[in-house]
Amino acid sequence: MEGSMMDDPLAETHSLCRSFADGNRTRLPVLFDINCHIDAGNSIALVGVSGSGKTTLLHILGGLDIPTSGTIAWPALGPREKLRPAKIGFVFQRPSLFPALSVVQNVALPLLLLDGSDDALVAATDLLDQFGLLDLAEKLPEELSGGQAQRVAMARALITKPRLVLADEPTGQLDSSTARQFLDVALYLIGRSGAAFVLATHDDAVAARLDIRWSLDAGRLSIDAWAQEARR
Ligand SMILES: Nc1ncnc2c1ncn2[C@@H]1O[C@H](COP(=O)(O)OP(=O)(O)OP(=O)(O)O)[C@@H](O)[C@H]1O
Repeated sequence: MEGSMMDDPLAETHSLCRSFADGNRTRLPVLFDINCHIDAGNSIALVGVSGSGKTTLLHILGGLDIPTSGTIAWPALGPREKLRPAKIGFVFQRPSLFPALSVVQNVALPLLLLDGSDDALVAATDLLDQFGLLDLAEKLPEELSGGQAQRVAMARALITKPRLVLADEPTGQLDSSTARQFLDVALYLIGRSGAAFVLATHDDAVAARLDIRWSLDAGRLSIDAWAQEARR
């Protein structure tokens, strides 16, 4: 790969705003003038109170939603249509597993869709093992607790070895000890692959495990100055 492509940010926004129609022909502004970028290897905690816009920003960073004004681009990853599942892995806040597929089939699916790989089930089994979820492999999603389903969804997001992993409250339904173990594995796997990680969370103990802190306050983003220094 050429040097310039390797140095390009995975994602960057300029003056990005997002508002939603609220039914009375007025628009509800949710994100204001967001200027941020994500480089390879960054680990970013996206924090903010409920309703501050975390999910909305993650969806835009993942190419799942578009800004009302301003821009988002993925200079190192390519066009929006080609981002998932190969380049960006996404862990949704709400349950997103396919109900008719077993856990191991759910985890294997993105790799199967991508290249029809014979090894997809082997790779899925290996990932479940790393997360300590092997005994769930043959279960259906409806048999899982909320926290188990979110950990399975993280395994599924990682199976294509994406260069950017976006996770919306993946520890929201875990007790603190399980959350810590889960993060240990996720950070190890993501770090080993050199991917970048953006994790939305309410939990300060979780946020403290990541290098950079992005705070959303009523739709305005501030980037932690100490973390920016540490990143250089
Ligand atoms: N599709 C939509 N239509 C209208 N309003 C929306 C839509 N999506 C989000 N919003 C509004 O945008 C605001 C931010 O929502 P968002 O889900 O991004 O917040 P959040 O920080 O992720 O919250 P939480 O921590 O509770 O998940 C909220 O006021 C929400 O009601």
